[in-house]
Amino acid sequence: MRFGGLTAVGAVDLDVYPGEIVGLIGPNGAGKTTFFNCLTGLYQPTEGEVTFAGTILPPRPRRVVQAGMSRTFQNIRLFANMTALENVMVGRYCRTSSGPLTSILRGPKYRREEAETRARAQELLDYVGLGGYEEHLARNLPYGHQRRLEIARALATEPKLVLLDEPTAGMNPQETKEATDLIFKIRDSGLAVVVIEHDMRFIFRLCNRVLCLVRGKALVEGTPAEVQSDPRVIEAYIGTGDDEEEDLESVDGDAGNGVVGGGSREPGSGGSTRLDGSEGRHEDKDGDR
Ligand SMILES: Nc1ncnc2c1ncn2[C@@H]1O[C@H](COP(=O)(O)OP(=O)(O)OP(=O)(O)O)[C@@H](O)[C@H]1O
Repeated sequence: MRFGGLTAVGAVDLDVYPGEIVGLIGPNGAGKTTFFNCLTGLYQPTEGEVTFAGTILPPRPRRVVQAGMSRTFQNIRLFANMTALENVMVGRYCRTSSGPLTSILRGPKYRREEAETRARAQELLDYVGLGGYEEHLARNLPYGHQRRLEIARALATEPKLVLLDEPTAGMNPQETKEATDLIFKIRDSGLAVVVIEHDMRFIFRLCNRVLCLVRGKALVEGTPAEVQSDPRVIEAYIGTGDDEEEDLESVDGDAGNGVVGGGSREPGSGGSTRLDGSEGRHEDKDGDR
């Protein structure tokens, strides 16, 4: 995927299997979100194609979702003025067959499908721990709940593969723990999961394998332990400098907040690696640039 002279993502091969969580890491601007945007049809790759489960996918989000890939966004994208239940129901409509005419006429088929959609949406809200919030407007939910609601909506599409873009950004430690438990639960249900995160402690605790991207290329892929101790990964994040030893503690997840990097990022700055997951405020780059 090129933007002018910049190759944001080169050839990246990523294998992920049912019941597995793969982490996608890399410094700011490495191409992680662009990779998700290419996979999910928000960007049309300038070269190459996306193959999923043996099928070439057209760059059409609806077709991608129907093929079994769904995602959440770095910047939460809920329907703010719809209830939690309605937000999840929307995710389910890619699996229903009622067309515009049946919807207007509200015949028996429409009513049956609508009741099933509602029941499944309720199940999913319970599944992600939002039972009791179904009638709350999405915009009134606490931040951590909104992130979980996005996951419920992604699950409503009946995916085989779920892509989570910084699912714990902006969360406090308790919310991060709940998110971790939820992602484990999703994995244990047999889905494949790919997670982008800057919080290294979270990623190394969560993932079976980790792929580190740098400048759009796969730098290292391996188990969390292999990636964590790979000098190329450490260098990609922090470079080599006088303060290297101090920074290495962060890569090991032993220091402070257990994340890699130096300096938090202000919206639109797009520059330094974020220091922790508490910022969670990014320029909107989920395909809207
Ligand atoms: N729509 C776009 N137009 C121009 N350049 C873009 C566009 N989207 C991404 N880029 C550029 O592509 C590169 C990869 O960006 P991307 O957002 O994918 O990185 P990232 O690894 O997700 O970063 P972060 O960790 O900050 O979220 C960056 O240099 C970015 O500025």
